[in-house]
Amino acid sequence: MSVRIHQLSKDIGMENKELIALLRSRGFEVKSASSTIDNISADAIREEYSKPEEPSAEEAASEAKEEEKPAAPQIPAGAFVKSAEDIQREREAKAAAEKEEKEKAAGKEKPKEATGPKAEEPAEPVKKPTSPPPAPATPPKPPAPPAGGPPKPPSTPPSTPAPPKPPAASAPEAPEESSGERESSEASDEIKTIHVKPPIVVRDFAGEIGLKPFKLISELMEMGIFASMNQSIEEDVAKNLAERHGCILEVHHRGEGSEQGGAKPKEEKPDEDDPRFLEPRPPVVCILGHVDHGKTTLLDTIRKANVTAGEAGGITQHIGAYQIEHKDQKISFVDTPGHAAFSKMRSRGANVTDVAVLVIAADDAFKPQTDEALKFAKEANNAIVVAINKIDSKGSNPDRVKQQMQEKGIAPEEWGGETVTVEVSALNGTNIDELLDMILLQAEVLELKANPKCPPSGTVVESQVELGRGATATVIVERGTLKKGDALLCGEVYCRVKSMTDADGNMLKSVPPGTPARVMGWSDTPASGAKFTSEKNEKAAKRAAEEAMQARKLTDAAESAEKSGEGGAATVEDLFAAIENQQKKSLRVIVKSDVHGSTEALVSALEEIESDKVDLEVISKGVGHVTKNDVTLASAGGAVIVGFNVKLDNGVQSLAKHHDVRIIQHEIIYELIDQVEEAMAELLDAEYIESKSGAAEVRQVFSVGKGRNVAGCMITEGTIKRNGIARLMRGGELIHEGKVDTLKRFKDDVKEVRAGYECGINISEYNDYQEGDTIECFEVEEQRPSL
Ligand SMILES: Nc1nc2c(ncn2[C@@H]2O[C@H](COP(=O)(O)OP(=O)(O)OP(=O)(O)O)[C@@H](O)[C@H]2O)c(=O)[nH]1
Repeated sequence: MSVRIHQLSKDIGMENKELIALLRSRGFEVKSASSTIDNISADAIREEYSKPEEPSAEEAASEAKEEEKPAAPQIPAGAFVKSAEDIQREREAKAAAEKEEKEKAAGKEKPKEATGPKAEEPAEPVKKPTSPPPAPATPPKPPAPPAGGPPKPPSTPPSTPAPPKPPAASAPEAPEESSGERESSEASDEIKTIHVKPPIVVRDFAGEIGLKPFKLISELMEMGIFASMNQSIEEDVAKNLAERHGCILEVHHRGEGSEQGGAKPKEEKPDEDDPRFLEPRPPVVCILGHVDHGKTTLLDTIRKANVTAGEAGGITQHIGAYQIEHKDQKISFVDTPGHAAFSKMRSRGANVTDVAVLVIAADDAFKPQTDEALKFAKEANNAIVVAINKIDSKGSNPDRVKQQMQEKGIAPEEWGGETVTVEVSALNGTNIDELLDMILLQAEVLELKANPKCPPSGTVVESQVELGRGATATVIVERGTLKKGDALLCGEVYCRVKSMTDADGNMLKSVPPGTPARVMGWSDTPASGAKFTSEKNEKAAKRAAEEAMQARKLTDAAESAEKSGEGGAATVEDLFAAIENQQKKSLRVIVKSDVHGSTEALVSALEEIESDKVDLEVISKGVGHVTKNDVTLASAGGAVIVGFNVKLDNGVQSLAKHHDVRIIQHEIIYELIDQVEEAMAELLDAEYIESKSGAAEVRQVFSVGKGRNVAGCMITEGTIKRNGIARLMRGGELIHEGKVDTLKRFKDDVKEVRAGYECGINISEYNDYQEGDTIECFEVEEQRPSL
């Protein structure tokens, strides 16, 4: 999303010319008032230059009686010319000031603040030193200058006019001293003491000192510290920041008794994991193993055995997780879409699973992916149950598997080891009950419990966009009970739970801990493996998601600025500018090919595709046919499948169609790369080239009733076309941009008028034509972008 310059200049009451000069000085490539900048930068500018609500002349005067306001809104010095609005405001303020002078003369003395903030100070400086609070119990240190040295122009110079100090330093209740900056005087009435326990996490700390996280991140950057929302900061840094914002920070270390005034807000909250609140929950189980060893068959067999009679034959859909009942006890299964997603989940710290079933085919024994799966399971601290599968097959040799288990340090119980091992046939359903018994046994040993009454939180297993349902996500609730209407936050995505279903499509009213559900109502697809938490309501969740996005963009920008090795701390301006670069698109791909060597060759060929505009990210690579799992993974990760010399498994085509997953296949590597390049280029927004088609001069203004005017024009150049883009220029300045709404020759509507002819023109959303105005007309041509 982007914002046109003329719209932004309207929003902040700055002339187009001034705004263009300002943006150019900050490195934006803006050509004219119809150029655009991205939304985030626009918001930053709005925030920086937003004016206080304009009071009317009377309001200004009467307000001035009550309190002294800054004399005028800040007008940036230097490059900027005063706008008509500014001049008007100055007049009003002057009138107010004169009135106040009279009052002063009448004996009502008021301490006077320096005439507004310094000229170059931004409307809302990132690190505005607050007035020192009057005589606090432990007086805070004066605001420290940023460690990383002051950034470029808009930083607050240390010479900022001193805030008004009460004449008698120890008189906190000094009467009538409320003049000067109202906010700071309010803040100084009540010094906020913040109590935190380490780690001091940026996001939480920002909330405590009343800042938006991205603002806090900006301040940290100015201090030369790069921290993301979820990272923690050092105590002394936090103290310094707290002081700057008029707060006293008290850090309570673990084990320290908090005496009176201790960490009130946090400590009063009941500990949600207090054993008194915990209740048993079902185990969450994942099934891992080498390709074709029978994971899917096992999951299907378990699930089918549990489909109740009424549902038998119904459509069972893949939702990434489901729950069964075995001997009156519930077991939840997570069907992780391939190992790549599983490792991603782990790398995000999402150890949702309690028990890992390691499937090893009796006729194939340990394979590389079996080892990898074992490593995952161990790292995830899962209890391991080995299912030796395919015992019905001809080449079945369970003892060989057990031998290998012993060699790898997971000797089976019957061989004197500790690893629970069950010989099964997923295909025939042999010993499946025993396997489930063993899973329950492991769960019992683990004593799995959770608090079902606290606000719900959990992990996203997978997500997708479904026709007619929007973004949906399969989640596992870990704590609390998820209900319809709950507001959830998951990174940069939020959700107001519209509805929840189980894997068989049955509506669920509530989802307790250890239970999967497919949740509808997400603003976008949350990432698999991401944690979700609860928020007070949808609004709060939305705001938090937006802040997370802002903060992430800032840290991304900071990181790329650091990477580019410019040295020195980046300024906030540089970062906001760099955010634009962050808008770089990315094509995510899953690579499949016939043999290992060709996979590697293809991956490196793909990685060599050069583009400044689009990145290519290989999220998974493998050998063999394109499987349904690949499609699921591609759908969850928003990726394209690139297959070299491979076929599609049965059902893959239709599943891919259903999930809107693109599969690019070819037997010739260069053809394949060409197609990938095309897919990358398709991600780019179309480029539009503007060309002037004609110009007209306004000779007369006609009223056409109901207060509407039409410009009577002479076409001086080229052709003016109906529906073309029109710019109304006055004295060389752009006054309005719109569409040629009406184009008339005498009384007839016409499509175009050529040079030398007269016509009537109306531009959309404009009415105040003046004789001598020029109307320029443009045509826009769409161009296919190149990489
Ligand atoms: N004989 C026999 N064949 C089995 C058994 N379990 C699975 N298979 C077969 O083994 C093949 C692979 O099974 P899948 O369940 O797709 O294996 P997977 O581990 O999920 O494979 P990927 O999804 O590719 O990782 C299929 O042809 C199954 O029919 C079994 O117990 N006995």
